[in-house]
Amino acid sequence: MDTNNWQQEQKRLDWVRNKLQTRISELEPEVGGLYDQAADIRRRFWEEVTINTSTYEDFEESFYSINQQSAILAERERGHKLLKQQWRNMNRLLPSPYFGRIDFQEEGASQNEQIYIGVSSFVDDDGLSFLIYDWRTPIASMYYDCSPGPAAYVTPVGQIEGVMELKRQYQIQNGQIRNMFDASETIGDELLQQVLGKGADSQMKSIVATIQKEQNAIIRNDKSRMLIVQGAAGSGKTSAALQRVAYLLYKYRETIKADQIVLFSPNTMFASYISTVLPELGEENMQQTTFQEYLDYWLGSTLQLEDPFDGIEYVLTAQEEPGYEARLQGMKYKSSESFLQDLQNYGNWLGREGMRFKPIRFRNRTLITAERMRAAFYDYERSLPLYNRIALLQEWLLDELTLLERKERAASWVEEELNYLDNEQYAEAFRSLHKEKELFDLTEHFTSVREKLMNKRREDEGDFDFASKEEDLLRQRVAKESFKPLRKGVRKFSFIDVKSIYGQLFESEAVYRERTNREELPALWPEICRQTRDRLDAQALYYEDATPYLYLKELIEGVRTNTEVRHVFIDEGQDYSPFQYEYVRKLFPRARMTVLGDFGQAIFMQATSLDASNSPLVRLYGADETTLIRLLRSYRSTKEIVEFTKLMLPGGDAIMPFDRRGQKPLLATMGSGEKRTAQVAGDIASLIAEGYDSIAIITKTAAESREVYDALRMHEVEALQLITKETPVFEKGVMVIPVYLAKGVEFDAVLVWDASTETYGQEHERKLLYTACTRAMHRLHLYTTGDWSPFVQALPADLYEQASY
Ligand SMILES: Nc1ncnc2c1ncn2[C@@H]1O[C@H](COP(=O)(O)OP(=O)(O)OP(=O)(O)O)[C@@H](O)[C@H]1O
Repeated sequence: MDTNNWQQEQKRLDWVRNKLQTRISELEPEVGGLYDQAADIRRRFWEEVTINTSTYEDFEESFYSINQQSAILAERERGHKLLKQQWRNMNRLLPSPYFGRIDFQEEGASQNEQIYIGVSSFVDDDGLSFLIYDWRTPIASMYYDCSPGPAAYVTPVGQIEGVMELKRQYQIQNGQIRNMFDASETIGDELLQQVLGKGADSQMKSIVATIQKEQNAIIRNDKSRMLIVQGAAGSGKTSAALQRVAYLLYKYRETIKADQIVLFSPNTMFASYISTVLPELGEENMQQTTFQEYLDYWLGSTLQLEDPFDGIEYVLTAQEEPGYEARLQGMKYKSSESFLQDLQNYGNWLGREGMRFKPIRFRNRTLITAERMRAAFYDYERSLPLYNRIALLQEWLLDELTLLERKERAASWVEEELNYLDNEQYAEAFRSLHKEKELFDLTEHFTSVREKLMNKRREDEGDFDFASKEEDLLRQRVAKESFKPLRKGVRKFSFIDVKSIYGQLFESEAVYRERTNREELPALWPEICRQTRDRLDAQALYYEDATPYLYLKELIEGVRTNTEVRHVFIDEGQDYSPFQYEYVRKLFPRARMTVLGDFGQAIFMQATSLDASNSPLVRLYGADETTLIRLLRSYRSTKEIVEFTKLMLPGGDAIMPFDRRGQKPLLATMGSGEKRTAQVAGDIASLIAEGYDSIAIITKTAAESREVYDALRMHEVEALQLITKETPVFEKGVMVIPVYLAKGVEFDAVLVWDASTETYGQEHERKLLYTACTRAMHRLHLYTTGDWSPFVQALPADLYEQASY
């Protein structure tokens, strides 16, 4: 780039920064002042507004005055929020106001426009000229989508066509242009090279300056109800998801707030890893949760739930335990659509027979038996869905309890309880009786006036009998208090014995077939039934049972819904079962869904393919409402690492590396376990010396992680961390981590502790090894003390270096 151009750009940059600076200083007192004003009004509001109730007019006046004051206050606060937002945006822009520029000659316009693009818009004092355009504006989309030449963008009023005459990128730091490139392709490689060449961080970074065209299509898609993204490891799925949230919050800022967007993430550590991206972009974070959190909320108080990590640990470590094969078959089947269908059929069966209820018991007596409930339930109109009949039953039970409670008032236990009431309870009864007496007296007075007027006498109704009324009232209260938990229980459906209802489906294979009409079942079904029942008997649920259990529960009780949420994002979408998808769809009936995942990293038994032609995900909203986008370019790792890892997957050769060069992966064969520990410790030290400060030693299981951690500590590896499923935040450094927890995150260097055939020999372990290796950005080492995993052996030898010690 010639110096003249550079100087001109720096001059323009200085000019814009000056404007920013001026506006910031102008706003500063206003931002502070408005805050003071609002605080002041709020203070005076309470001091000055006294409610005058002496006459109706006074009362009315006070009421309007309060309303007026609070309207002023709300207006001021709104104003303050808006100004503060502008002020914050400008401060965010100041060090690096923009990262891109396009010159666009619109068809029919007399001159071209220079469009500078940054993280938010900045308008000149005239209120019309955009000195900086927000990256989310329609016109800025050309920066991501088009190359110089004919270009167009879509606005709410239609497509605008023209010619892009220039596309330029900048790296600006503290007001100085550090780098500048004119790009001919989409977003030129130079800037991306620089960004990707940097070290891994403990927090994910925003990618707005270098969003790629195919990623932009994900970010700006707002047509389909369901957007599915199947993307290779490191292709930017999570990044695209987060910029998409920022885009939606901008485009629909009048209607969608951050808390109406929910993102399901794989674990809490991952949630902390991505938590700074939106604030960096000037937006509030969306709601983040894990599916497990949801299950725990609804089932955790009654049953002990296994989490997905314990589930996968079992799969990886329990091969020798009895029943292992059956459990695996069960995991697969219970995550399938067939099982979903079975439960629906079972629901139909329950509509005719087999419902189980829990009797309502009170003080060691049964008040309402399960048989009565069953009879009442099956007496309701048979064509009604289960949950409607349950609602009727619930009403009936509440009415019954009211009658029973009334009867109970005369019982001797109530009298006994009266003796134990404390003074406060008596005083309370006295107070209400007084109120009642006032009302009584008033009614008396009114009636006698009426009598006089109408010249008619009424029969004497006697005096207000304080003593007997007091006892009545207290009895009433005691009975009511004791019935409260019963009513609460009925409202929470605790009269339905869901555990038995789920359990009885697994009584035997014959019973299962009869109740679900299922013909084909896994070979070891009787054993699966036994395992499921044993678990329930121990008041616990396997992970694969939890969602189906909740599904059945809601088939009976009625579906819970959240109608506030407008967008649901599911990251690592391959790890959810069709069951869980069905569940999320029902839970958020007014939301659109974005699912991002990689079937190449499907390491859990409940995996769902995202893009297979028969994927249940496409059926969720139907093909017409679904858009599927595939990402094949991988950005995270060097070309050498991607060439190595992609061939581990069948069909992986379609994955394209980004052209960033580095060392080939290193395969180190070790003579013994001790040698490996020493070598790994030495390699960590060398990597640190080379400047890498995020290094992961990836193991297959949690147990192995602990062993490796202990062994490496003996070698005094610097600041070594052990990552477990409980680790709440992701921190930079050297860590030992099981592969399933490393999903979604990345490291400068990855050392795969044991890439032997014993550890990654089975077909279902292929994706585990792939997931582990694809976490590396710059360096990848694999170690073994035995034979290499067949997935490594199958790779061409020119893709890696070898060493033996
Ligand atoms: N357009 C881009 N510009 C700059 N960096 C990018 C871009 N796209 C992706 N990256 C970087 O590539 C890395 C991988 O991105 P991300 O974690 O979003 O990928 P992913 O598809 O979710 O990966 P995985 O499935 O392996 O967890 C991140 O460091 C991200 O910052």
